[in-house]
Amino acid sequence: MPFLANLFSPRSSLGNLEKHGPDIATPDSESNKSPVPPQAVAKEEQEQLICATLSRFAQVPVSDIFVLEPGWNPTGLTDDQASEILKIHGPNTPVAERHLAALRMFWGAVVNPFNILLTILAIVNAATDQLSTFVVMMAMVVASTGLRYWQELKSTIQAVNLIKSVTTNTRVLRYRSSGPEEVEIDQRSVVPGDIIAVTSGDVFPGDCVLITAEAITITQASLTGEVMPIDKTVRLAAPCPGETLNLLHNDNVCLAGTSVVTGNGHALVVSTGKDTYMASIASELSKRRPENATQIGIRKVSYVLMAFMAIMAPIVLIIQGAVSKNWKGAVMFAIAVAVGITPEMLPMIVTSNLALSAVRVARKKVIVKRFDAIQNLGAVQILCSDKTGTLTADLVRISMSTTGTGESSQLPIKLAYINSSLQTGSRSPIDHAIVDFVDQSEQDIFTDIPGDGWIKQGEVPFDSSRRLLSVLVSRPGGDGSEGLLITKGAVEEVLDLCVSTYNHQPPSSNAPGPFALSPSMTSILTAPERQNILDTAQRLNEDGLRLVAVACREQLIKPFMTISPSDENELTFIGFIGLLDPLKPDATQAIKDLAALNVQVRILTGDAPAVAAKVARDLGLIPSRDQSSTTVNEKDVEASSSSNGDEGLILTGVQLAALADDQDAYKDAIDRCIIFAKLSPYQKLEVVKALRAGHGGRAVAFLGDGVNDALAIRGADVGISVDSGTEIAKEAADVILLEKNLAVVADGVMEGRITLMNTLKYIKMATSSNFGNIFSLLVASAWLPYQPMLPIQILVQNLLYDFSQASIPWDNVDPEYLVAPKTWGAKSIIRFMVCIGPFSSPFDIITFSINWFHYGIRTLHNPRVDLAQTNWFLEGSLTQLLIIHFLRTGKVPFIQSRASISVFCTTFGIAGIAIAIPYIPKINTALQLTPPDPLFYAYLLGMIAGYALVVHIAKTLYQLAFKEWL
Ligand SMILES: Nc1ncnc2c1ncn2[C@@H]1O[C@H](COP(=O)(O)OP(=O)(O)OP(=O)(O)O)[C@@H](O)[C@H]1O
Ligand SMILES: [Mg+2]
Repeated sequence: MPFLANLFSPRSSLGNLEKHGPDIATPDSESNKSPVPPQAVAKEEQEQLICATLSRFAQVPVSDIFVLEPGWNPTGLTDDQASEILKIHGPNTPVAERHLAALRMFWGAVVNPFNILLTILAIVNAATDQLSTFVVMMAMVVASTGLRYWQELKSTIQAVNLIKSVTTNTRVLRYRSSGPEEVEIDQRSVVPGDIIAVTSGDVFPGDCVLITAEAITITQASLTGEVMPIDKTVRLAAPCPGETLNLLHNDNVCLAGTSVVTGNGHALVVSTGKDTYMASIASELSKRRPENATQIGIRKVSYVLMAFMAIMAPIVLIIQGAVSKNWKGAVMFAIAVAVGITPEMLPMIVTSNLALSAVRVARKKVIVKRFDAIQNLGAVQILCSDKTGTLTADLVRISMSTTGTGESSQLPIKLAYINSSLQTGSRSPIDHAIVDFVDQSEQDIFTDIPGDGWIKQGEVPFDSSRRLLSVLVSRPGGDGSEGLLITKGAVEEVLDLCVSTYNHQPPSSNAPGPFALSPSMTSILTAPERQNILDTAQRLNEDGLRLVAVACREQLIKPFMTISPSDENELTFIGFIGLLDPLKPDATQAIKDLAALNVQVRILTGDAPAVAAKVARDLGLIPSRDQSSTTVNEKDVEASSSSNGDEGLILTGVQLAALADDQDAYKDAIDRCIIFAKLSPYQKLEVVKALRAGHGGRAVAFLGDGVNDALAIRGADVGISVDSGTEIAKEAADVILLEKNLAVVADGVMEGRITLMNTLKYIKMATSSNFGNIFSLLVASAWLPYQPMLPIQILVQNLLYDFSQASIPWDNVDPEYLVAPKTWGAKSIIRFMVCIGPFSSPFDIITFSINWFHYGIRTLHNPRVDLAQTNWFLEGSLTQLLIIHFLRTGKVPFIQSRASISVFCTTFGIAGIAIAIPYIPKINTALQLTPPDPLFYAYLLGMIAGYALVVHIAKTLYQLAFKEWL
């Protein structure tokens, strides 16, 4: 049953959107020269082709690169050149971007068991000259295909367009009339030959060769899953004979999709779009993604249904054949039964449901990059968030500049300004705040030190593991050899590198002299002084100030010197800068909303524990000082976090590392703590993984925007980032918030739950009604000498039911189903099917009995067999349709819980159509249905009422026994 396997494949429903096979490389300027026709290029050859293109530029010294291709040069392409190249190569569409595979979707709608069987039946009818039947059957094929296609396409188009609104920007060098200019463009417009400028957090838009590099490390996690950053440099050496290019391990090649962790530089784009390595492994990449809860759920349910079909179809065939002796008819009948059992609308329902909710959350400015992330969002039990910009307003402002003991001094801010304004790594909000503060300050603070004229001689960019940023500068006006190494960063990290401290008020003079680190101005940093500084920092942190410590050292500058983290030593401590980062006004409410949805919030930050604790306290995540002063003192909290004390709510990176050997204490601490502070990027990922693994598996979301959050975003069930976040974080995320507003996360969670509930609703209804039908069919096959319904009638009934189910994505969900996280549970679905499904059978059997006893239809050749079939057709269709209202809620339908207008209209409308069909000329003859006896409607009403009552009682008992319904 290959097409059934395909239908049920958990990825098939989303496959249309997410997967597009490896696009074969199209010829570019280089591959044009290749005689190999692109279509024939096998995967290996394709990789060779990519290597060949890259090695041409990557295996020559950087000075020779631009000789290779006429028109390419180090000052960048002109706009005209770029648009010409863009015409040839096409837009640089990111591999991860969903393509609207309209044709594939159409194919999926056309080729399904329902259509195939119906077409075969139609052809049989045409061959036996029953033209009207042929026309009706083909009309059904067109209608069912049209419905599925239209529904799926419409919802998908909207959702896919939304995703395109999230852009990844790249800084490229373009040669304009005024000379080379750095412009920021959409990654889709980057072309081979472009020179791009990259810095920490940027994603490479194509396969690139580095042409300048300052301490660049990149991560290839998006390609290989390997999280450790690797160093990249420019190539100076000439090509060696026989040298081969290793795509992933080449020093100067940065592949599309990889991103800069630290450092900065320029790179030449060699291949874009379909010609990149990432595109060549696109299908592998999508396979490599582990199945998420939704996909696993669909797969399990599908297997159960396939097993049912595999068992039921032969049984029905044998019984029907043996009783009727008409084996040809029995085969057709068994196939129709199999088709009837197939929930062929499942892919459509899942896709429409997901796409629809993607569109709905987009109204709240939430973009879902991977559709099924929305269901995972509904399942989230823990939301981890970094602090700045998500919980706080990201309006970092300088609040103070002080000495290590907290006395006001302008020296720290002045030195920090030189550091921030000259550093070329990505500008963090901290650097922005420092530069803006000084630039906008009304008085000139640079009296003892010049504000400009410093020349940067070297830089060690910020990284979240070191938490330091250093620049080496030469003094203005000097001969260039007198240098100063200025380091700023997190307090403990800076202090660890300091050996002395600066005397802000030298005893000999009251007026500030030119800044110098002469021995008279510095003194050895003693242990008590160190402690004093840490205490000051703790005090300021507790007031909610983020701190950046500043230190420096005189350094003799030699020609061509470079600096590295090992030069950050023997520093003189200067002081702190205190930054205020107020809470977002809506953050407290958002946390409350999430708590109401039973989603716990944890803070995972690289910042100091005391600042994070202040934020958490203000948000109500941990008890406030007054509440806790008798029991929970901040320091106790911290101290106790590694012990088993109940109040241990904060864990630092160092403590986390120390717990690594004791698995029980580790798990306990992860479970208990609300704040995880001073974490490295890897530790953020580690905490997310540990939280996911806890309690037999929990769904965890991570919300962050920085380079240091990307790993955790990728490692979470749902990675969330913000549009203004770094490109690397956005690239890793499944969900992008267009506005930095935490409240929308709660909306997204709600929407995810609605989506999941509606999908579950469909599955439970479809499976239970099919399960009931199977019983009835078995009874009918064993008892009745004629087919209880013709294959074509089964198919029409099935089609009508499908039409009515198509409105389920739009249905209302009772609020009580939305208060707690919910996941797919195959067990719960099967239990529902087995317990509730069989209740339809007694009413089917009553119908058979009415036909047998009341109408006396007891033989195959009875001229009123069509009446018997019509009666069951009507009873089956109407009960199935109306019972939707009973199954969609655990409460009393129509009174306590109402379906949405669309579900209401479709179910009753289609019930009307079912009643009308036996009266419509031509159609009734084609389907061999006949107008029923008016008295049968009385029976029908009684049966519907009885069925409703039985289902209601069963529902009440079921809920008592299992404490759940949907
Ligand atoms: N540009 C910078 N220069 C110097 N120090 C910095 C810089 N950015 C951050 N720091 C220091 O590193 C510490 C950790 O900051 P970082 O931004 O890496 O953590 P984070 O996890 O992103 O924090 P948050 O949760 O607040 O977003 C800061 O408190 C600060 O002391
Ligand atoms: Mg951050």
